[in-house]
Amino acid sequence: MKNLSIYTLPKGTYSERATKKFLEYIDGNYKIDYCNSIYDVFEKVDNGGLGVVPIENSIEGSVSLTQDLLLQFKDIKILGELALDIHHNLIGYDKNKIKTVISHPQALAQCRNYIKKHGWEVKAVESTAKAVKIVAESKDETLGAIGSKESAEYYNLKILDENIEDYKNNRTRFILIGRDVKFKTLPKNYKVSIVFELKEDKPGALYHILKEFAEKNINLTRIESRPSKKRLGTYIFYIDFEDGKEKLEEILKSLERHTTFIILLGRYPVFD
Ligand SMILES: O=C(O)C(=O)C[C@]1(C(=O)O)C=C[C@@H](O)C=C1
Repeated sequence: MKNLSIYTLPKGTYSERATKKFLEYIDGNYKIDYCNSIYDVFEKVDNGGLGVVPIENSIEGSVSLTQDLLLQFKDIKILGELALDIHHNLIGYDKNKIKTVISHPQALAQCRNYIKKHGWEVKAVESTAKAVKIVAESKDETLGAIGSKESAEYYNLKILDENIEDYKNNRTRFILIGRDVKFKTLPKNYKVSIVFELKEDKPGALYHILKEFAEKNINLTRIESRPSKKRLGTYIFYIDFEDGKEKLEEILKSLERHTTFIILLGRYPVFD
């Protein structure tokens, strides 16, 4: 049987770790294919296969690029979700010689206090693994990278410091994206993600949406606004909620009255 592709960020990234975890639950033969950026993952998945990308971190909040791309790539849906503990490492040659640390912007932000304490310069790149690769290839002792244990092993560099994230409870949620998937086992919990624009900019407009959820006794797990990109001060809203007894079509219908558009980003299982 032909191997299908599951696309994610480069070898050694936390996204690769999440992909391996997803593969434990997915039915079928998938081969991991690596992409340089979240945008590339969406582009590949648009032509078929599956993808795994980060969507939210417990310290830094949403990965806004993922949010925007879910809206842009209309045929790509969220098919599953899982969260991982993220423990960052300082990777390189000699901690005392470091002047600049390189990493993904989310990882740099999650270690902001640690970096500040050492007075290092920072440089952002597309992924934590790319940062480690740059440090390995440059052989420059004044550079350090922030990344996973796997990436240090893969590029044969030393771990100079462990658990350097500023907050202990550092977790990132990853989503499985694509058009369709079959799982071997299904968990108990399901979630729904939607995005919409309010019909009118008037007092209580968002309240009417929230009221529909409150009256139906549906638990929201996330609400977030992003610029609509049409005009300054206009927003679209992303809402995640627990999937319960209520019929999804009925929920969406009740919200339609208050929105100019509403898109279902996915109804999907949440794995541990
Ligand atoms: O660069 C990586 O290792 C990634 O998988 C990306 C990413 C992110 O964008 O949030 C994933 C988990 C961590 O929060 C830091 C970086």
